[in-house]
Amino acid sequence: MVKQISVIGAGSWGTSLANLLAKKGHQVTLWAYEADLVARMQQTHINDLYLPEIKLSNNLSFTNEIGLAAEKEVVLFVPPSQAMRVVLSSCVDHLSSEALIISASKGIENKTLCPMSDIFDELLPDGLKNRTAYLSGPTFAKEVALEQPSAVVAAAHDQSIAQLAQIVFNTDYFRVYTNDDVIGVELGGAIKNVIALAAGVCDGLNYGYNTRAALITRGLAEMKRLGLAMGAKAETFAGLAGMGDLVLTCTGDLSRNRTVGVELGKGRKLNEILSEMTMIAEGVKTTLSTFELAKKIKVEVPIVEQMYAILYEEKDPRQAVVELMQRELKSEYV
Ligand SMILES: NC(=O)C1=CN([C@@H]2O[C@H](COP(=O)(O)OP(=O)(O)OC[C@H]3O[C@@H](n4cnc5c(N)ncnc54)[C@H](OP(=O)(O)O)[C@@H]3O)[C@@H](O)[C@H]2O)C=CC1
Ligand SMILES: O=C(CO)COP(=O)(O)O
Repeated sequence: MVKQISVIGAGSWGTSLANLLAKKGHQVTLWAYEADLVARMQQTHINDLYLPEIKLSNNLSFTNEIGLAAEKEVVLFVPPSQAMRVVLSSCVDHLSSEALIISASKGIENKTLCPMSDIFDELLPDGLKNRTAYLSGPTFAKEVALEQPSAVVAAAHDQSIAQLAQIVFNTDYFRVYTNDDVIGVELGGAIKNVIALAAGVCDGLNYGYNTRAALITRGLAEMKRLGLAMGAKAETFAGLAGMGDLVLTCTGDLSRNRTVGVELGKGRKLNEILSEMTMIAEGVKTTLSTFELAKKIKVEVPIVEQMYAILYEEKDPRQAVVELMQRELKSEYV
């Protein structure tokens, strides 16, 4: 079943997924924000900014005309989450009423505190609201591009849509499970980036494996607590979009979020760290959204709160760890 697919966003993940789909035989167009990147990709079939190690499939074409890209049977959105509203808005009038819409971005919008699914619900016409699926899980773009065996979930309210996404993306090295817990999958993918920053901070402070394991486990407890309050299912946080992605991002050196955390732990300033990066570390802005969301719905998230203070109030990371360790004693499951 060959599909006409466009991928909106030529960062490392959009490029890697576009390449996977093209190698699978689909007719794929990759939209990039920058016109000169499109020109270079057309010439070299290499995304020199975001996935330079990978020669892209000859089946892949490139454009920076977003309207044309949005007219396909399957439209996959992978911009940074803070740009999703603007990017989706410029596509809405061009989407076919029969399209399958997929989001693979991980984040919570600042100010509105919307997960990506709320933005899609708000902006899509009624007929398309139930034709959206959310792809998430433990997947570094480069490893997928190198065909390392990986597994993800495709979450949708309508399971026939999740199954359609499963069929479109699944390959012998990229295993796709369906899932019906959209909000759980979304929050797992977004908040694990905040915990990955914190895991990096602990590594930057030269704490050891005990600290990392404690941080991951208690971070998962915060993700789950917030998720349950938002209507998510508990089991989602034990799955690929929860624990799976959390473990990957808190331990893998390829994580941009973890890397930012390491540098903060070493005592460097956030602005200086971000100014040296071409890629996005979604957790920085998602920390702000998660902090505000938790306050709004009155959920206790001590690691998120300390990460917020490190990022936005220049709190000393070592002091943040001290305060986490000295919190009032309690039962593990309260
Ligand atoms: N990389 C990964 O391993 C994974 C990433 N994700 C998620 O995918 C999403 C995209 O991240 P990723 O591919 O890594 O991005 P990268 O950090 O690799 O690249 C940044 C991307 O953002 C684009 N961009 C920057 N500003 C804007 C804007 N204002 N409007 C539209 N596009 C903009 C850039 O386009 P241009 O160059 O044309 O300016 C570029 O495509 C994130 O939510 C991330 O969490 C999920 C799973 C894995
Ligand atoms: O989401 C990711 C892996 O699943 C990518 O993580 P980073 O954005 O931290 O690199």
